[in-house]
Amino acid sequence: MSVKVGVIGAGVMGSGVAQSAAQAGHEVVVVDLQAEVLEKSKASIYQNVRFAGFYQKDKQLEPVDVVMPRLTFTTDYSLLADADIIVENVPEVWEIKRDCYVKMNEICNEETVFLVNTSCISITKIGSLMKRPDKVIGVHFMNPVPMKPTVESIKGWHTSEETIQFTNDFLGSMEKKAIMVNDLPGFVSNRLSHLLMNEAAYVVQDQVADPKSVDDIFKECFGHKMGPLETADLIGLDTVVQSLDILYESYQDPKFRVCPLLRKMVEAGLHGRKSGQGFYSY
Ligand SMILES: NC(=O)c1ccc[n+]([C@@H]2O[C@H](COP(=O)([O-])OP(=O)(O)OC[C@H]3O[C@@H](n4cnc5c(N)ncnc54)[C@H](O)[C@@H]3O)[C@@H](O)[C@H]2O)c1
Repeated sequence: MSVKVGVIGAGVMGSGVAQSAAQAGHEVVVVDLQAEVLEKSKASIYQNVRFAGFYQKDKQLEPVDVVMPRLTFTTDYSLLADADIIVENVPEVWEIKRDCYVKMNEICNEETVFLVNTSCISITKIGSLMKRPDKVIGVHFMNPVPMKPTVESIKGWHTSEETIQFTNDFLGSMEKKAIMVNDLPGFVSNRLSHLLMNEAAYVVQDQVADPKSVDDIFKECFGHKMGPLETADLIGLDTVVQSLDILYESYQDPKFRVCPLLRKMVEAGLHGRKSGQGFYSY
């Protein structure tokens, strides 16, 4: 399978998706709002593809000068008009996603399949914005995308079997497997994991333990690869807070209320790895 892929949003996730799709042989158009963000994304993909062989020794990987020409970086949405598949990775804020889908509804053709890379937002709600809600499916990629072989995929109310099959073929081309779940905010992974990350922040706020001790308990006692605060830093503390706000609003359940320390860190510009500082320094 070789298709034209539109990747919207060139941040943490969009860059990872664009890299994986280009490495799988697809033509990829990456769209973001600012040229500097696109430059940064291009540079990071270049470095990752160049050094991918060191981390994935078991795979036959194409060299960087073969992969990079498959990628176009642009602020011009109209280049997505003939995309077969769109993977949307804009921030986890309903108004931003809504405006993006309203725009894509006008630009793309009726056969385009939309993969919503969201942490929490309902796929059915996004589908309600579209002419063809049967073409909308949730694909919650894991971070870092090129290294993670499994995704959580989400069937919206109207998502068709044809869309599911097409998406699975696309994911398969990137050597990824999908575990499919039904649609309610946060799905499985984030409905559970955000409670853990949020409570870990409360533990630090309440001075029960410092971040390293919290994470060490999860790694050394429970055998997890990463602790909840390292994970929050990797995801981006801004994205974690946005997701918790959506969960809180969706379920009207106080268990999803954001830890004040977490919100204060985000307001102070501590967004985790991507900003160089979160619970840890990078
Ligand atoms: N970070 C993670 O670990 C993770 C994992 C799975 C899913 N997600 C989800 O993926 C999505 C993106 O998250 P991220 O961590 O990559 O965020 P990010 O902040 O790193 O990147 C978002 C990008 O979108 C761009 N953008 C904003 N509005 C835009 C628009 N209208 N058109 C085009 N580009 C626009 C921004 O400039 C930025 O580059 C979110 O919905 C998030 O919940 C994140």
